[in-house]
Amino acid sequence: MQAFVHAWGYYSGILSAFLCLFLFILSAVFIRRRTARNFPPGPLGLPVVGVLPFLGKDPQSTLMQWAKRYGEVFSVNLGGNTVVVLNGVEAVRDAFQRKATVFAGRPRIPSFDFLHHRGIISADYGPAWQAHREFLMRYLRGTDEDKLEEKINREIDTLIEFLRHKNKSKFNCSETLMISVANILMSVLFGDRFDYDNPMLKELIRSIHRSAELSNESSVMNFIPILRFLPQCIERNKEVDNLCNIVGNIQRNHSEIYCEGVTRGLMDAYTKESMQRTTAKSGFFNEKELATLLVDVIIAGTESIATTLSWGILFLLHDPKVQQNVQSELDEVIGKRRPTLADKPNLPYTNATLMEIQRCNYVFPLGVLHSTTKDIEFRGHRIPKGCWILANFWSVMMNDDVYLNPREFRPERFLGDSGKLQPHDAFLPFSAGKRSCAGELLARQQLFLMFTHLLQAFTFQLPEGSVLPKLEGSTGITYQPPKFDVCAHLRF
Ligand code: HEM
Repeated sequence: MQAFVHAWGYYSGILSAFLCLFLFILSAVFIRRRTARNFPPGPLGLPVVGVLPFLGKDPQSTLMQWAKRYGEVFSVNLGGNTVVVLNGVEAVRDAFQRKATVFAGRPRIPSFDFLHHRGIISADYGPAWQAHREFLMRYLRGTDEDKLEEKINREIDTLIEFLRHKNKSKFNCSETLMISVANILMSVLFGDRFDYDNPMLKELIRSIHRSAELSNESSVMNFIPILRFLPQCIERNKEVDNLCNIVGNIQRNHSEIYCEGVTRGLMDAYTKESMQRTTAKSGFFNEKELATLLVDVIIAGTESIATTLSWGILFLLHDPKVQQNVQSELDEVIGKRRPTLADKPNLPYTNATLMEIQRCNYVFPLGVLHSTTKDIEFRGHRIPKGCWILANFWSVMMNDDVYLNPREFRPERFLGDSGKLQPHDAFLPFSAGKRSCAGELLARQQLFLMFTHLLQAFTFQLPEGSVLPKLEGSTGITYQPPKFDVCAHLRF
C-alpha cells in the first residue's frame, strides 16, 4: 500500500509538471499568435493566472517597469483576459482624447456587477450612458438659485464647528473627512444632510470604506471569476450590497415626500426630467437607473475626495513649511472673510499645493478599465474591438522624464518663474476624453473650498508623542494613506 502511495505521488508529480508545461506552451503560443497579428507585446506570464502573481503590492510601479522593456503600449495576460496597458501621458492622451470614441467602452467587470451596468460608471458606451452622464454634469453646473458652492459651504461650516469643539484634541483624519464629504454628496443628491453621529450615515461610511479596503484583495475575481467564492470576495460583495440597500432606503424615504415644483437635489431633478422627457427618450430614465446613478455618485465621490484631502493633511504634517506658505497666502489674499471660488485665480501657491497633493500619491493609480468600441490601429499595433484597456495614471504623474524627482512633494513645480500657476500637460487626475470624471466640477470645487476653509481656520499638527506616518499607501479602489490621527489648532 505504502509503495502504491509513493508511486502515485511520484507519477502525479510528473503528471502535474507535464500539465503545467503544456499550459505554459499553450499560453506562449496564444501570446505569440496575438503578437504575430501585431498585437502589443508584453511579458509572458503563467498559465491560467497570467502575470497576476508578478504584479506585487504596487502594480502601478511594476507596470511602469514593464513599459521600459515593452514600450508605452504593451499587453498583459491577467487571468483569462488580455489587457492593453497605456503608459505615459502621450499614450493615454492619444487613446482617451485623440481616439476618444474608440476607447470609451466599459467592459463588464465582475466587481461592477452590483451596479448592473446601468448609471454611468459601469455602463458601456451608448445612448443610456450618455444621457445619464450629460444629466449629471448639467445638474452639477447648477442654477443660480441652487448653487453648489452654497451647499458645500454649509457642510464645511459644520466641519469647522466640529473641529473647533475638538479643541486641539486628536481625531481620525480620514473618518472625519469622509463624514463631511459624504454629507456634501447627500445634500447634492437629496438636499439633506445627516448629523455626524447618525447611525445610518455611519453605517454607509463604514460600508464604503470596508468595500474599498477589500477591493484590492477581491480584485482577483475580475480576472478569474471562479474566485468570487473566496471569503474576501464574498465579504466585499456583501458590503457593496449593504451600501446599495442603504442608498435604496434613503431613495425610498425621499421619494415618499416628493413635492412637484420643489427640487431638493439631484434625485428630484431626475424625477422631474424623467416626467418631462419624450416617450422615445424616457426609456433611459427610470427608477433602476436612478438607483444606480445615486450609488455611482456616492462611491465615486466620497472616497476620492476624502482620500485626496487625507493625503493632503499628511503631506502638510511632513512639510510644515508648505502649510505655512499656504496660510500666508490665504491671510494676505482673503484675510478672515470666507474663501470663495472667485478667489481661486488669486491663490497660485494654494492651487499649486492642491495640484501637487493630487499628483503625488495619486488616488486612482490605475483609473477604471476601459474597452475598445471597435477594431483600431493604434501606435503601430492592432487592437481588436472589446479589448480591455488599462491606463497607468501612475506613469503619467510619477514620470521622471516629466517631473524632476517625482516622489518629492514640491508645490513649486506647478509655479512659473513669476509665481503664476502653470498648467501641466502630464497632470490628468480626472482622466481625459469621453469617460473623464463626470464629477470633476464638484470635485474641484469641493477640494478647493474644503482645503482653503480648513487651512484658514486651523493649523494641523501631529498629536503629542505620535509617530509621523510614512507617505506610503495601499492600493484598494483608491490609493489610501495609512490611518492617522491629527490635531487641529484654531488660528484665530
Ligand atoms: C478627487 C476627486 C476625484 C477624482 C480624482 C476622480 C477621478 C476619476 C477618474 C480617474 C475616473 C475614471 C475615468 C475613466 O474611466 O477614464 C472617474 C470617473 C467618474 N467619476 Fe470621478 N473623481 C473624483 C471625484 C468625483 C466626484 C465628487 C464625483 C461625483 C459627482 C465623481 C463621479 C464620477 C463618475 C460618475 C465617473 C464615471 C464617468 C464615466 O464613466 O463616464 N467623481 N473619476
